[in-house]
Amino acid sequence: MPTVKSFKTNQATSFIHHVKQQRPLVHCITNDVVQNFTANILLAIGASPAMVVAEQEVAEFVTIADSLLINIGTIHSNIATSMLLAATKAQQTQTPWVLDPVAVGPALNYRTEIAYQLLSLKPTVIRGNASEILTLNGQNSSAKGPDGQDSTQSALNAAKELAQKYQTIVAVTGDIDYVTNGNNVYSITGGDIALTKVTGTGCSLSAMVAAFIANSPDPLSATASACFMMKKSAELANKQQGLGTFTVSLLDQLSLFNPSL
Ligand SMILES: Nc1ncnc2c1ncn2[C@@H]1O[C@H](COP(=O)(O)OP(=O)(O)O)[C@@H](O)[C@H]1O
Ligand SMILES: Cc1ncsc1CCOP(=O)(O)O
Ligand SMILES: [Mg+2]
Repeated sequence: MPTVKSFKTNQATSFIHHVKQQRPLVHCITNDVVQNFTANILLAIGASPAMVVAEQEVAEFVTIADSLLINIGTIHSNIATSMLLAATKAQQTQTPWVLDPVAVGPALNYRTEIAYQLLSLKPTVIRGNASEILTLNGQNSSAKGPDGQDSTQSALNAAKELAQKYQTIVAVTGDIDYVTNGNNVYSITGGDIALTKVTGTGCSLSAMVAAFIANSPDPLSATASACFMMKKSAELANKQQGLGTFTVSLLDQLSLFNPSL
């Protein structure tokens, strides 16, 4: 049984600098709710976002991108075709890519089926909340839409099994984030409950993971570093003035983030 190791600030530092130095081009096929927020979060951490979605151009764009994000939040049949084309190309070109399986679970069978098809195309990382990870591992979950209803502790075994089954990295996020490749497990504590009251924080974290794993020799630590940066930035963000200010302040804190402080 792998032990859980707490992921420390000094482990995240080089990965945070790496994103700023490399300015990775992150190809995003994400949902309609979070397009603008995701692009701004990627810019704030020093990455370069590109929302390229047409089925006629996704495969070609994967060949020039440094990484790919696929998020099924507002999936429909046209965009599903684009997602499958992009992920197929990413597998061929060994472009690292992240799957965010938004809201897979009971009563949402179409997206759950597409998520399984995407899984067979070998994502480098799956980032989801506990309910989504339990569902992908074939277990019961309390999911009702995009917000997770289960604790990450209850999904830790599912995360490890999923990582082993698909030879991937799983980041299951919530009160405590766990990041595992099936052998090693990192935990990241902290953050703030306000992160769950603003739409798109999980989706944007998945985009950050895509930026962090671009050209990275250690995608496990890169993924944990992205989770660390989001939690710590939320701790630093202004929560006194309401959720609007918090959202802007989160962007501020991500853009000003200095892991050495
Ligand atoms: N109860 C909580 N306390 C602190 N941080 C949280 C809590 N729940 C989620 N987060 C943080 O919110 C961000 C989004 O995660 P999550 O809510 O799990 O994603 P999703 O939006 O996909 O459900 C992550 O950085 C996670 O660590
Ligand atoms: C509300 C909503 N509905 C479909 S996708 C989406 C955004 C979910 O964003 P997040 O999972 O990051 O909270
Ligand atoms: Mg959420």
